[in-house]
Amino acid sequence: MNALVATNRNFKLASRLLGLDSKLEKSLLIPFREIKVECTIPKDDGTLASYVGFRVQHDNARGPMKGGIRYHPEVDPDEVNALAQLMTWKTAVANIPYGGAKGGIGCNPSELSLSELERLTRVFTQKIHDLIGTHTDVPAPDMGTGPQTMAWILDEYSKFHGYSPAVVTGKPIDLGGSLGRDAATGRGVLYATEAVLNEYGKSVSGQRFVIQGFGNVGSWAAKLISEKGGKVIAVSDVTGAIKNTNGLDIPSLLNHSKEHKGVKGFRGGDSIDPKSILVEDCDVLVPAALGGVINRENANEIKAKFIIEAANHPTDPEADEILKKKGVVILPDIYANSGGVTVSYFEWVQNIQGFMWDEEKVNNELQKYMTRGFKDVKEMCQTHECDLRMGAFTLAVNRVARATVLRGWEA
Ligand SMILES: NC(=O)C1=CN([C@@H]2O[C@H](COP(=O)(O)OP(=O)(O)OC[C@H]3O[C@@H](n4cnc5c(N)ncnc54)[C@H](O)[C@@H]3O)[C@@H](O)[C@H]2O)C=CC1
Ligand SMILES: O=C(O)CCC(=O)C(=O)O
Repeated sequence: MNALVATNRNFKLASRLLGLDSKLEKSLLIPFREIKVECTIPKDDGTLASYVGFRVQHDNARGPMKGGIRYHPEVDPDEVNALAQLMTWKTAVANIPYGGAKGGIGCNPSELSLSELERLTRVFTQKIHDLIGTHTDVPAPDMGTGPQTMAWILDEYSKFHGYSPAVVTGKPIDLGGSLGRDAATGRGVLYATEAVLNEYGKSVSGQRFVIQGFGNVGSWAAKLISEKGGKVIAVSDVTGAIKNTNGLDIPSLLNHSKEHKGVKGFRGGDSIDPKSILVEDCDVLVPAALGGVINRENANEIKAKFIIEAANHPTDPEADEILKKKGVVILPDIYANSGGVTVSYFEWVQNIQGFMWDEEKVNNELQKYMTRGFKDVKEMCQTHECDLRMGAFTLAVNRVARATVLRGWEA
């Protein structure tokens, strides 16, 4: 199912549970602004290449719009729209003073040199610089981007507006990035997993985990889960998949992946078909790569009892229904992966205050936000007698709806 159709469907289900009127529903759904730009750059060989970039600003009722920028060949306007909307609900679940936005460029970053990536990022920034800003829209990393991408955006933006560290988050520490931001989404996934397992009388220790994606989110989640005694038995990325039923040695896998740019060829496990990763026998499945990977084609085959959505929209609504009938507990993306944007908020606060927190404070605050988020979601589940996804959606939509009405925007 198309990502936007799926996201709109979840929003509408939550809106019905909350009894929102149709005018308010419409004003919450329609994006504030959709930007599409053509980015033409000289390649290293002297030829010209053109890439399409998007930034969708979904909602700013609760504060500046916030969300990552993705570099991936499959970036398309509907998906960016869905991801921007999910950011609005995610920042509301986390109860941080932001709205939602998302951006992306349709390109394959692994096929571009570092200097081509820099030129592309600078051209994209030149085209959108007057529409982003510390108090309007604050980008951050997502798939295929990272601290260096944010450094280029910061530098290019600052040429037009003066030095503005808080215009992006997820920056290198030397340019005002926050300690702990790199690990934050994976750390948030750990705290979220602990919260939901605890609810079922279980703990991370001793559970068997399977993780799809070994980039920023998947690798940090694997490291922190294994440090807590969780047994990570299979991991995949774009290069391949590795399995060891006794538990993979995650520090060695991290070294291998850094050296070989992927998990393929790791000797501490057996190579398996990456397509089978989601249906491997395990207790907890952590999708941490692309959207839409859990769908009606594979939902019936899933053996995990818990799914922790570290990726954005990994499960489509048809799979949701199938998994619900099977009794699988799904911790939804807008809560499970909110650790990243939460520490982005801490970074923005530190930049505005001109005061740097130590890492212990960042991690302690993150844990408080994740624990509070789970409690708030659970309360909505009880009030509306619904699953965790609808608990998170009703919590978020209700908060954004209240801000919208208070600002007099619903008409
Ligand atoms: N970076 C962040 O702070 C946040 C990221 N997310 C979401 O988490 C997910 C992962 O993002 P990052 O780790 O930042 O990206 P990344 O670019 O650092 O890593 C992506 C990983 O997915 C793997 N991958 C790509 N296609 C795959 C496929 N077909 N099968 C298996 N693995 C595949 C890549 O090889 C890589 O290991 C995305 O859905 C993103 O939107 C969500 C919240 C915050
Ligand atoms: O850190 C941020 O501002 C946003 C991260 C992001 O894109 C996401 O949570 O999906």
